Amino acid sequence: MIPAAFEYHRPGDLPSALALLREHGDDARVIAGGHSLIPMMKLRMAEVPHLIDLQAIKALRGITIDGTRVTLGAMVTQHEVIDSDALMSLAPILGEAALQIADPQVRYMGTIGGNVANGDPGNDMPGLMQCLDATFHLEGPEGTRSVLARAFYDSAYMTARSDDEILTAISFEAPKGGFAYEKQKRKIGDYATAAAAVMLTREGDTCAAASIAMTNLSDVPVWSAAAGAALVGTDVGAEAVSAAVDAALADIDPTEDNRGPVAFKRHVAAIIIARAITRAWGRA
Ligand SMILES: Cc1cc2nc3c(=O)[nH]c(=O)nc-3n(C[C@H](O)[C@H](O)[C@H](O)COP(=O)(O)OP(=O)(O)OC[C@H]3O[C@@H](n4cnc5c(N)ncnc54)[C@H](O)[C@@H]3O)c2cc1C
Repeated sequence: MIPAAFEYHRPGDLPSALALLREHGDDARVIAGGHSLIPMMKLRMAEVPHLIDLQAIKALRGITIDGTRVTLGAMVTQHEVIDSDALMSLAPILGEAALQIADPQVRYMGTIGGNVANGDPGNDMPGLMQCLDATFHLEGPEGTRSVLARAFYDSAYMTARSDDEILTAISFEAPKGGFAYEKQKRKIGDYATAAAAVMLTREGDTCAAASIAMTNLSDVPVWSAAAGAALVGTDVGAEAVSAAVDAALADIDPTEDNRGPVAFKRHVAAIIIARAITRAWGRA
């Protein structure tokens, strides 16, 4: 399939990209790795008369680690995440999740910024960023602002980002304790039928803190405060895991599609959440 004709822009800095967005308004969209947007344009589900390529903007690149604070430029690719020894030792859950995205070809091009800005409930990074309690940094005509990942998603493809803003970076505190990213998919390279990110910290035999988020089980990623609360203060035994799974299932709203009916998705969700909790606890 061939997309509709478009004009290609390649600004060299952020102010120029923002100026182009302002100039062309609804007719313009930024493109990062292109691995979500180009397929949508080819399927004619998105028509973009002015495509603003972010590839030449150096300010959007790079992984910065300042003590325990991690900042990822929006144009950091999934491959760069996996390839960063420093990042993998500080926040290995990122690599565990990124390695389950598509295949190496997609990961060489697909960016962290594009993955979270897209608003596709099937994307893996939004739920993970909610689990990490990450902050998204935006720049637009009114200046810069920050939005918590947990407050960013309104509905499928609708986010707190205005059309004239560019996501510049994502930052988070290096996670502590045990972690797991579990993903069930139909085949290698597929989007999740259901996925869960879990982080747990331990004090002795007791869970001191828990964060649980899910992917593709609602029209937005779901961070379940109740699921985490069901584990805190427990020994993460079978009863606590079951209570956490029940709490997580109460927070999701999957819909039937070619990955299966609602009952199947809830069944899969229960299994992967329990697996992720058990694996994270084993590493805590
Ligand atoms: C075969 C295949 C399988 C895939 N499987 C998975 C999977 O299992 N899990 C998964 O998470 N993803 C999957 N993807 C998607 C892939 O990870 C994408 O690359 C990613 O979701 C989007 O990143 P991108 O850099 O390609 O963004 P683009 O496609 O360039 O952009 C996506 C959207 O985000 C907007 N955007 C991009 N960057 C910014 C920014 N800095 N500021 C504001 N808006 C921005 C664009 O305007 C566009 O609307 C798959 C893709 C393919 C082709």
